Amino acid sequence: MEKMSYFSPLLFMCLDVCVVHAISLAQLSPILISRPFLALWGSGAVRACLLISFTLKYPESLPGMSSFEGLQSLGVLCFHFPVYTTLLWMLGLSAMEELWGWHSWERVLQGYAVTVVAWLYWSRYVSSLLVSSGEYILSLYTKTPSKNEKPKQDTVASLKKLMGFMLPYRWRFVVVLFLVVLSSYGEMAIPQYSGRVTDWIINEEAPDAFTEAITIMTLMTIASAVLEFVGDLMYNFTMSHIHNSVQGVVFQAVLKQEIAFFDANPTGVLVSRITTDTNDMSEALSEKLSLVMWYTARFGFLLCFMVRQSWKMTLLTCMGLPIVWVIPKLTGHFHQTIAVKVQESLAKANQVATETFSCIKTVRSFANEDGETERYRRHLEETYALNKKEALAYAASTWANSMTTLTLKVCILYYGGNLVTRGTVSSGDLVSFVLFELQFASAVEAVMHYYPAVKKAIGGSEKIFEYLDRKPLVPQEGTLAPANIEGHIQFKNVRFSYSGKTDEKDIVLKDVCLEVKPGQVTALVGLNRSGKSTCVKLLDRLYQPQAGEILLDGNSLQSYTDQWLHDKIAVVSQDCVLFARSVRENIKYGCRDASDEEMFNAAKLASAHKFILGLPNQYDTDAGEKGGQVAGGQKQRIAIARALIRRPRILILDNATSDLDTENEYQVHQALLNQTNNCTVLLISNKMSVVEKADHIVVLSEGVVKEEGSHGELLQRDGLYAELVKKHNMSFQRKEEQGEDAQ
Ligand SMILES: Nc1ncnc2c1ncn2[C@@H]1O[C@H](COP(=O)(O)OP(=O)(O)OP(=O)(O)O)[C@@H](O)[C@H]1O
Repeated sequence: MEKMSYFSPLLFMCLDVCVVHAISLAQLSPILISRPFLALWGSGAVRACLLISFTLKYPESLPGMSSFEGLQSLGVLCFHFPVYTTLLWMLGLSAMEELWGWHSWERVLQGYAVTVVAWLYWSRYVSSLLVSSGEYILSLYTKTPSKNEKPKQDTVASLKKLMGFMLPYRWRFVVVLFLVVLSSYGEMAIPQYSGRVTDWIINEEAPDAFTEAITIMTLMTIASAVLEFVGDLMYNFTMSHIHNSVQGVVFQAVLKQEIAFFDANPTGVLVSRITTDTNDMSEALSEKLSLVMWYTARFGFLLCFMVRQSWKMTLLTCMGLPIVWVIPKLTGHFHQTIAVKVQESLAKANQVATETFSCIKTVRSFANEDGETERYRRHLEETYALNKKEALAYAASTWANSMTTLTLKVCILYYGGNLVTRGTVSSGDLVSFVLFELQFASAVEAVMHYYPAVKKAIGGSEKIFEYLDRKPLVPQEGTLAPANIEGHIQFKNVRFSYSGKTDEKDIVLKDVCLEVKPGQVTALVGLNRSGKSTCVKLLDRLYQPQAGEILLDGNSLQSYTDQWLHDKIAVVSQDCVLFARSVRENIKYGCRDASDEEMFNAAKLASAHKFILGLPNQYDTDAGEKGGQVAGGQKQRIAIARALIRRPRILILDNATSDLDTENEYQVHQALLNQTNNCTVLLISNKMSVVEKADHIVVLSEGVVKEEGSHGELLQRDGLYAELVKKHNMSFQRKEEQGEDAQ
């Protein structure tokens, strides 16, 4: 079987040649001699049957031949000549030579060349282009893709979404396409009129013809350049607009996601999706898609003009181009393989050097400097040997590149020269054709080069649209927005885990029941990580409980509108963040219509007004990134002012004054509690001196409500709360003593 696989291509050709010659002899038989077309088509059919049977019988010996491309190539080998000859006959051209000479060695070899070119075209270019455009067309009609097709369908889905963004600008795109077509047509002027000028010079026609040709050529070229400029400008403006709207829409979609989504996706990833990914996509679509458009239009016109000059030379060009591309690619591949080996070898040499220098003490204590030098030199020699091969491969690749291009040009010139000699085409046509051919090769190459990048960019946009498609995992916003609010909060058997898992170890709040009475100050205390801030986050509707419910004035928290709820409930937490804007903008955040008077009042309530007036630009001082320009305590007071400017009815202070010293903290707390008389206050603080003033205290431990009551009641109970108070007093005493010692 091994031997079979080596010899099978040869055997395949021998079989084919024998069949061709057997049929050519049969053509001379009395039955076929008067029916040359029958012999021609019959020969094709017999060749096809025999070769297909051979291919199917030994599929492993001729890899690829039993595939679709392989069988298609057999079809080309067996039937291209009968089709060509029949076409000649139908067009009324002489087909005698072809009918009686189809089996000559020259024709058989030509058949193999045509088959190779057809195979290259199909497998490398046509099929990939057809598959991707076919996918899009198919997707317009098929709604449910099969599971296997998923990755490809995603690209198509992204394309559809992109189209959705482009649709409002469709007329602009129509105009751009029109300009592309016109400008590409204008570019045909130089080769076309160069040919005419050549004819004029050879035939010594009237000088008017020369002037006319030069004038038209110049005008068309200028017009083409102007149209290209306008088209490019219009296209790039439109694409920038689309880019901006995509970015805006994605930003908005991300903002709507639930907080758990932000916990799971690092900020860097989100920002990169909105900025870098959209930039990459729009860059590819602006630059590369535009190039694909221009070159495709040029390709179309060049092909038409070339066919008009000489369809035979066009056919020769089309057959030669894949060979011109494939040979340098093969040699280039060889060069790349060696280049990788050179890199690996260099890396090994570097490793020796690194190892030697880092272990220099060991090398020296064994007196092995010469040994290491020898080892390094050996690696360098290996690299040098590879370098020589690389240089050879590079030279061969460059040589192959220029030689194949040169060969194609020589072939075209030789063939074209023959056609000129025979009088089929004029010298001017040959000149035009050569100029067209030069542009044609680069147009096809450019389309092949940029098209995958465009496809990749469209595929890449999938990541961006993923956020657009994502439905936020938050229940629908409620509709209640009552004019009055009592401020009565109830937690009823609230169960919650951040991960959404129901394992006991993941549960942060375990059937929590608690009540915050209207107009009262309720304190929530407990050890670290007992779930206090989690209760606040649930009240702020940042997360939803998995079981149980939270009621506000007897209605589910979920039934209120977002705007109303966040106007009525103000949360100030320890990790409050200021934005990199002025203090004024920070206090009026989300409340832009508030007057300066209201801002001053809020700032006074938060004991912030005085120090703000002392800042360099007072209320217009920039708070810096994350409020970095103002001190921790000041930051918290600005954050409290930001919460109070809305005149909330429920105030939640989650360690809101923890960055203040004890004296300031007490002042701010007192001011807050005195001034926000009718407010319901939920207070979380580690400072028991603040907590003890609360009307009601709830003690949490590991997500469970352990005790509740007033400060006195809880002290009497001598439970967890009493323990917390003792610990707090002891640490306070220790700090005082340390302070005295330091003095
Ligand atoms: N975003 C989050 N994702 C996952 N787990 C979280 C998240 N936030 C808090 N947790 C966990 O939930 C538990 C309760 O945290 P929480 O912040 O509610 O406690 P706390 O009583 O307010 O603690 P502290 O007094 O230290 O602020 C902790 O184990 C914490 O690690």
